[in-house]
Amino acid sequence: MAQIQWYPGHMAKAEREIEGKMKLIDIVIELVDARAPYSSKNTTFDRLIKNKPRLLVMTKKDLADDAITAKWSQYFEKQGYGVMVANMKNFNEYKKIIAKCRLILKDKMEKEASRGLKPRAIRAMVIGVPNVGKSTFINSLAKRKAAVTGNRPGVTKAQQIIRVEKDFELFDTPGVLAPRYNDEEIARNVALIGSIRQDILPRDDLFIYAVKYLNKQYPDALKKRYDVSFDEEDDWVIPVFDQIAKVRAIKKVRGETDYERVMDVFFKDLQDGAFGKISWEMPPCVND
Ligand SMILES: Nc1nc2c(ncn2[C@@H]2O[C@H](COP(=O)(O)OP(=O)(O)OP(=O)(O)O)[C@@H](O)[C@H]2O)c(=O)[nH]1
Repeated sequence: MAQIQWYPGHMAKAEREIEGKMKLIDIVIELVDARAPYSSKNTTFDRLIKNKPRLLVMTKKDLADDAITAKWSQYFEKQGYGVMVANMKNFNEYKKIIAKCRLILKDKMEKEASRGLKPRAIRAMVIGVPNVGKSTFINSLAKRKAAVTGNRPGVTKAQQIIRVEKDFELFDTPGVLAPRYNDEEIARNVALIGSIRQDILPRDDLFIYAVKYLNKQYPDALKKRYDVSFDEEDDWVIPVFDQIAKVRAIKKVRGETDYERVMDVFFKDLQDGAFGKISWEMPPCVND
């Protein structure tokens, strides 16, 4: 695969900032995309947060394959994570997330109380790679609770804290982690879920990969949308382009199928969830 040159300086800076903030927070709420939870997880971050308690939230459950999401939950739970599956667009999702954070920190808070420390709010921070729903989550909380408090020790005015509930506070700016792209399959997955720009990869390669994957894992979805199904052994690429162009009435250019337009339509469909609930990767136990 062509070398992908993409690691903006601000990402490295963001990671340093997150590391600096670790001492101010009790729990990290780490968001990953349920459609590709492994690929959308930044593993270098594990080193940054050390042993900080954390809740792993698999977002966009409404777009992912439920059976596979359930397997991923088990997989991460086995690794010792507190895990939740969420649709960040749901109005009340934040309540469940807060309740789970409280549960994870219950022992710690009780221990503090038994040592005679003054009761205090749990302080959390949301982190994750681009496009996993961090802002959606924070904005939904910020809308409910306008009371933002800044000017606290160690907290700059730019980084403010939202008091969500009496005993729960959240940094109003998420920690943005670098998406992974050093492995071909991971890079494709993060492109397909919109965490890196699709044009970082050769677009036709991504298209071919995605169509082939859907044909294998979700043949009904592909058939329903474009009336397409094929045998991988056959010469299928051009006929599939032509078929999508036909079904979606894409105008020909000088008598030829407009391949770029076909890919535009396909990726737009993908982004809009037009194929139904799709997961792009399975946990290891599912492949066995
Ligand atoms: N269907 C669905 N869409 C979601 C969900 N969470 C977020 N989105 C959508 O995904 C897109 C990205 O959400 P953001 O909240 O901006 O993601 P982010 O992690 O803050 O992204 P960056 O700002 O790029 O770091 C938006 O269009 C959201 O509406 C979810 O659980 N389900």
